Amino acid sequence: MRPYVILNAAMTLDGKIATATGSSEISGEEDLRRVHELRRECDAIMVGINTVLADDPRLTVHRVDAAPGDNPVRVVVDSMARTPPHFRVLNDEAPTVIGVSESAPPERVAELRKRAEVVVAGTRRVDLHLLLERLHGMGIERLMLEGGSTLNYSMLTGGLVDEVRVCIAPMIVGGRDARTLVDGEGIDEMADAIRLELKRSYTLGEDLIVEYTVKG
Ligand SMILES: NC(=O)C1=CN([C@@H]2O[C@H](COP(=O)(O)OP(=O)(O)OC[C@H]3O[C@@H](n4cnc5c(N)ncnc54)[C@H](O)[C@@H]3O)[C@@H](O)[C@H]2O)C=CC1
Ligand SMILES: Nc1nc(O)c(N)c(N[C@@H]2O[C@H](COP(=O)(O)O)[C@@H](O)[C@H]2O)n1
Repeated sequence: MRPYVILNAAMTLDGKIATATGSSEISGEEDLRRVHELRRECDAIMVGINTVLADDPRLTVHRVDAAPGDNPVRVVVDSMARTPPHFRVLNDEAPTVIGVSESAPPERVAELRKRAEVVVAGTRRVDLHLLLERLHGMGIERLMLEGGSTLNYSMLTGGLVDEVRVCIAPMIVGGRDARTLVDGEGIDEMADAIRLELKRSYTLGEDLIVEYTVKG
């Protein structure tokens, strides 16, 4: 058993979720409120380690009203236990789970255990199926996946995403080194593409929100 997973992200019209230098303020104010309402409805928010290192995110509900218990569990996918102990994802605003692999240096794992629950899943890279199973065992039924593009790829190709919600901002930045919504190794044949079904589309300020379910 695993949680129901909603992938949420904001991208420019040309599919970038950050510029090559890591600048990633894309959503308008209304979309940010939608994101935080969605966070409030979920039991956990999951990101990859590169997103933590690039953004030092809080991953809490802080743009809409929230009671203290409304913050979801924060989950970082971090094979080598590289999450810096002073980063905001490890503050006391919400509980945090760090998913590491068996290859993570024990001294870094021990340091993280002082501030977070550490789940060991996988030998070199985090085994996402196993991590999600463990999260479900902790009572997480609805999980919001907030990137980045490498983790999005692994989750989608692993068949671990149920819905995709994307904010398309009226911006274009280009750049072959800029992260897109989904990167990773990529799928070779269009015939093998992950198929989605459009459920809803609407505008929020200048942004276009598109919501899909992933076809099984
Ligand atoms: N506009 C938006 O909505 C968002 C933008 N971003 C941006 O995305 C960028 C970071 O994205 P990425 O570099 O792609 O990194 P990422 O955040 O997807 O982290 C990927 C890393 O996670 C680790 N990992 C461990 N096990 C893994 C597994 N099984 N599958 C995949 N990764 C695994 C690896 O170290 C891997 O390099 C940042 O610039 C950030 O600002 C991130 C989230 C949302
Ligand atoms: N939905 C969305 N729109 C954007 O424009 C973004 N840059 C992001 N980024 C994600 O949100 C995290 C920051 O969260 P906090 O405000 O610090 O709680 C960031 O790390 C990305 O995962 N998302």
